[in-house]
Amino acid sequence: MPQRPIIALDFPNKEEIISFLNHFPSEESLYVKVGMELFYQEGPEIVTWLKSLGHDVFLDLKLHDIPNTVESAMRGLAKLGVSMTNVHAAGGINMMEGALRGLKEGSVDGNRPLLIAVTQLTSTSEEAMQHEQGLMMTLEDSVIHYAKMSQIAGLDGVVCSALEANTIKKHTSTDFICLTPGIRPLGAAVGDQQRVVTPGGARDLSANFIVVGRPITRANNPYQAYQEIKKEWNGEV
Ligand SMILES: O=c1ccn([C@@H]2O[C@H](COP(=O)(O)O)[C@@H](O)[C@H]2O)c(=O)[nH]1
Repeated sequence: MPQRPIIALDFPNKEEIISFLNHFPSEESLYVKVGMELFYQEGPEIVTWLKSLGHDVFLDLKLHDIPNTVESAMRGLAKLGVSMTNVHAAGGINMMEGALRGLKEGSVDGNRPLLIAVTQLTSTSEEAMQHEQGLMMTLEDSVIHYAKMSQIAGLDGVVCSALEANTIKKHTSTDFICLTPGIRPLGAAVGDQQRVVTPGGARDLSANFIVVGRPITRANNPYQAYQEIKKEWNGEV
């Protein structure tokens, strides 16, 4: 079964999602990502609606707050029945444990979503991390540190650049999920991303999931762009 790239639905409203999805055959089940832009404007109903169309949903809200708040928020979000959701590892081990507890408690039928933690955003360079976060280490060491914390807290994996996936697996375990945004086909505009990798490169570097936004959502032919990325990700070209 070919793996689906996760499409980042970074749009402001449902109308724009409808017109974007019109580019795809209605019977094609997609794996989509709902992030802050869409969720904050359309609310939880947007998730229910996407699921009713047969799509799997990664809810990318990157929670980061005190443990009690995150645990309660996750208890509520679990009821939406998404496939995967996330927190920031910088929130700490107690917060991540709370998030996991909330998800378990809130899940309908005991089927909890996968929980992963953001290590360092793919828009962060090593220089920015050192100057702005005051971390006097390499970016790779920081990512490994956050990945180990996430594993200790019992999470299923992390969000990272594909550039770090192999190293993370060496320091955690081979089945620890590495979900990788910052994916750019050769020649595509990089935009605000810093640590970018091609779909084929992500595969070679052992990423488990790729997340792709603008290279698909802003393409003249989104379905063609999606299919090309999917083929490259599955090693079919
Ligand atoms: O480290 C991270 C974590 C999340 N993202 C999200 O992925 C997509 C990427 O979109 P592109 O248009 O392909 O750049 C976007 O929704 C981000 O919020 C990330 O890029 N990096």
